[in-house]
Amino acid sequence: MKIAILPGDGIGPEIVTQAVKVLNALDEQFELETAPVGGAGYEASGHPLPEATLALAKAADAVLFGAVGDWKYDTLDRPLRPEQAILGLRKNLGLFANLRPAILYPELAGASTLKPEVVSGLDILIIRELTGDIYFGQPRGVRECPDGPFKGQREGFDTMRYAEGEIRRIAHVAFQAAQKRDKRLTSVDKANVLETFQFWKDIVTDVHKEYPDVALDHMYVDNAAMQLVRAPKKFDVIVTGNMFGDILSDAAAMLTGSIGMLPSASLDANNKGLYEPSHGSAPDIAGKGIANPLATILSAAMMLRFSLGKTEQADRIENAVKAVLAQGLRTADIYEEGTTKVGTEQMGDAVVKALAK
Ligand SMILES: NC(=O)C1=CN([C@@H]2O[C@H](COP(=O)(O)OP(=O)(O)OC[C@H]3O[C@@H](n4cnc5c(N)ncnc54)[C@H](O)[C@@H]3O)[C@@H](O)[C@H]2O)C=CC1
Ligand SMILES: CC(C)CC(=O)C(=O)O
Ligand SMILES: [Mg+2]
Repeated sequence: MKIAILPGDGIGPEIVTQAVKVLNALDEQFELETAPVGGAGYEASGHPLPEATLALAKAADAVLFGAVGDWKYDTLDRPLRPEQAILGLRKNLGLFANLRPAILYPELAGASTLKPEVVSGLDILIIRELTGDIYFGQPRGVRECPDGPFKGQREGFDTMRYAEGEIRRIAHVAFQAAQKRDKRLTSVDKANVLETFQFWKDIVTDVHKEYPDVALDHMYVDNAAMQLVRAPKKFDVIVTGNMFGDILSDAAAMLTGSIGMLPSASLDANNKGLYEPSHGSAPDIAGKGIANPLATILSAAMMLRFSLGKTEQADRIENAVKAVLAQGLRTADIYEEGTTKVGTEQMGDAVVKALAK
């Protein structure tokens, strides 16, 4: 089985190194091939998603991705910016379904900024549509404002859009995921204001007819943001569009103690996937050896489960993560008094050691 390893920028290489260490400790015959992406791709070949990197990602059975981006590239033309690499991979590989499980490990109840009673026992799944919405809609750009009080000035614009088939396929993924859990699905929209999301709501409601065993409710995104911090355990599965899912999943990350704990799977129609932590390249802490590698290690576990058919190995990794947390080991982002602060590498080593038990 071939796995494309795309570390990227910032903390990407540091955290991916730990996940690779864990994969190598499983005694499986994985063929791992590394390629540059993001700012690293731009430096190596003048493009954030070099052709050879895309070809490797397409040919591999699964992709393990770190993160891309650095402030120093923010003035480049948009097609050359590092973020275009992850957007391009998602689009080119047809990775329309992004699964972001927000689970609070009991040991981290005190690490969340929310009261322990609000978050303890949390286990929710955010399903974010990943290849549509305003992130990909055309046209977009900066033009001369055609009318109104600002006529003649420059204006920035983007296009929010969803085709019926795009909504239907993510709705099916969400209903089927809910069927395997507590059979409750919340579709998050902004139907009170946006045509795109009234359409979204209507299509999700229609798909629901095929899943009578799942309880569906609809919630506006502003309320959903509030409910996520007020009473997050009331959710089971959340399905939403690309932009709302991006924002809500970062908010949900803090329910788990840190964004460094939130893994993700981005899947195509055949469960081929790209696996990455939900966070970015964290340039503010890059190179310091303090980033939390657990979201990336847990993403590798999702890869084994969803794309490589290695459920037992996925369980081993997840149990090893639980074990290191139970041992009291914490990176800085989840550190509390009475626990032991460790760096990125020590955390990776501890997970490898815990695998052996
Ligand atoms: N999929 C991707 O490659 C993504 C890339 N980005 C890019 O990353 C760069 C930084 O973006 P930000 O908005 O700062 O988001 P970010 O997620 O990189 O960082 C936000 C905050 O969380 C902290 N953080 C993130 N991951 C952490 C970890 N594993 N351990 C400990 N702390 C962690 C950072 O230090 C920072 O304070 C930008 O260039 C952005 O475009 C952002 C999100 C996703
Ligand atoms: C480049 C961004 C769309 C990445 C991001 O924020 C995410 O996928 O969560
Ligand atoms: Mg994001």
